[in-house]
Amino acid sequence: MASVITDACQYLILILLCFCAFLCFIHFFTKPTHGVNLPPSPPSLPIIGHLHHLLFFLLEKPYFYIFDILPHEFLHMLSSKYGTLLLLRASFFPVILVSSASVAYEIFTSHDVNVSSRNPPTNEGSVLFDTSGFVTAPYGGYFNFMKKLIVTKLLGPNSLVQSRSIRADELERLRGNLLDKASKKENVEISKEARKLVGNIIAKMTMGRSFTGESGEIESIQSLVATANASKIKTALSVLIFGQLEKLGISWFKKRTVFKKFDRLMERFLVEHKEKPNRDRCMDMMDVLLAVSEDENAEYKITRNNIKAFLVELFFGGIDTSVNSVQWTMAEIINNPIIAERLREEVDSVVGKSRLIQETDLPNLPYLQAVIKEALRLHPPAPIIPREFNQGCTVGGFFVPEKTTLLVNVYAVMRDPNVWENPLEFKPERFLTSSGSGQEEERKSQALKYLPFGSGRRGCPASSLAYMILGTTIGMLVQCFDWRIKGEKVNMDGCYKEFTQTMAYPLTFTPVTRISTFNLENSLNLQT
Ligand code: HEM
Repeated sequence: MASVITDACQYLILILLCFCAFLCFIHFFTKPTHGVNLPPSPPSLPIIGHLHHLLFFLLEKPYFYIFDILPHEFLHMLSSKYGTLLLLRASFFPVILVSSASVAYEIFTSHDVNVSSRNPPTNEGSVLFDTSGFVTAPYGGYFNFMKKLIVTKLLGPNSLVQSRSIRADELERLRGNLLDKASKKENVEISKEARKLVGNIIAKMTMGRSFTGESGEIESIQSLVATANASKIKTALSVLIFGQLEKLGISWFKKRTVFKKFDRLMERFLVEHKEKPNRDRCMDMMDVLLAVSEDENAEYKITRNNIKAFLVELFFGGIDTSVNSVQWTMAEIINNPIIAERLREEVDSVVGKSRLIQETDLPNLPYLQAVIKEALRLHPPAPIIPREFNQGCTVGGFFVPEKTTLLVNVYAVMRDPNVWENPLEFKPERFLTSSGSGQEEERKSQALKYLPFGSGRRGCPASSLAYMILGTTIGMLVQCFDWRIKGEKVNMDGCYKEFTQTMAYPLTFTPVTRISTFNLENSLNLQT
């Protein structure tokens, strides 16, 4: 209790200091904006501007319980009332909030390079990884080099084919677990099971290690990720306030203990990887990155810290997003029996009952893909995408000053009634593209308003991997099990946790075995 009070006092003093610094900064350094056609702003408070609207991201629980509304829903409401391109002010620092498909389209097509950096919270880059991180790396040298490496090697098509057996093994392990639960009529909290699946997949693809291995070392990455996420209040405050102080030259950040723990753990993995290379398996990402870091002729010299930060960022970026998507998709399927029936018919007719679904089936399962896309549209795990305008530019006829933070509310964009018919309905059919000459046009127009993975140069580099994991996991759950829930319907209330949108009441069901073993007999039955 005492430490909570001390923490609160520290923040209060710092916030007061910030305001003084802001006032000086504004007075002496900012360019006047009189006569410039800035985007509209909702009413604001003196000095703090719209900070209260933005800070409530940090107070997820009180806001959720008191006002029964989530941060992205609140910002959506704000934009419905005042406009889909809004200028907010975190105290004196400008933030552009985008909530419509047309403005998002303009930004990601005409200004993509200009918004391809993320406004790192400190002069030294990310709070956790300083300038070594990839996610907060500014557009340019290191980012461009790594992006090319990701697209061509680390998460490129060949690498995804080579790592197929890793994901197939993990899917089989999950199926085995669920069969066991089904035989004991035990409840399953699907997010917990999915977390093991995704964690293991990423750990094996990145470092050739199992997430839930005997040593439990990889598990400690997850617990560190959780600890780092738990310090999100400090992180977000840092972005909004203290980072700005840093930019004024007032240093506040010290290297976090959690950073040092990550560093020690990853350093050990690197040393072990180098000392005991496993010649039997194909190269994992750590092998590739170590080789690149030792290549004298590489276009960019990546450091050991770059490698450590990048690998940990994959855990950060990949686990919660994928786990929440599995959970939301299953919840929608369970609540929509007609859709569940159609999905099962498709899986049964394409995959049959003689073998488990696999990644190569996915192109032949358009309805399964449509169901997953529709769940991501209505429940994007990352509802707000943060970027920064590097230079001043014009958007929607309004002037946006340089170094303005950009928040794209993809939750609002994907419910924009101007581009989505009946946007609140769960209707996978909207993603079933008709065959014929208009198909390419339709695909393009959809890509512009469908942003669960963001867009442009800075869009999620792992969307293909994510679709593979989601496709086979949901496909397996549909193919092999029925699901018994308590009550008639799954409660679809959401909550905002650790910067991702998740279910307020985790989806729990009792799996009922539909197919326990795959054999020829089943396949013959199917054919007759
Ligand atoms: C359903 C699953 C996923 C969703 C919905 C998702 C969504 C996103 C979004 C919205 C962004 C920001 C994009 C932008 O700024 O335009 C992002 C970035 C990123 N994601 Fe994902 N993601 C998923 C899975 C993954 C996985 C499995 C990994 C890695 C194993 C991953 C790694 C990353 C990385 C490294 C970035 C930063 C990219 C950059 O800054 O250039 N994501 N993701």
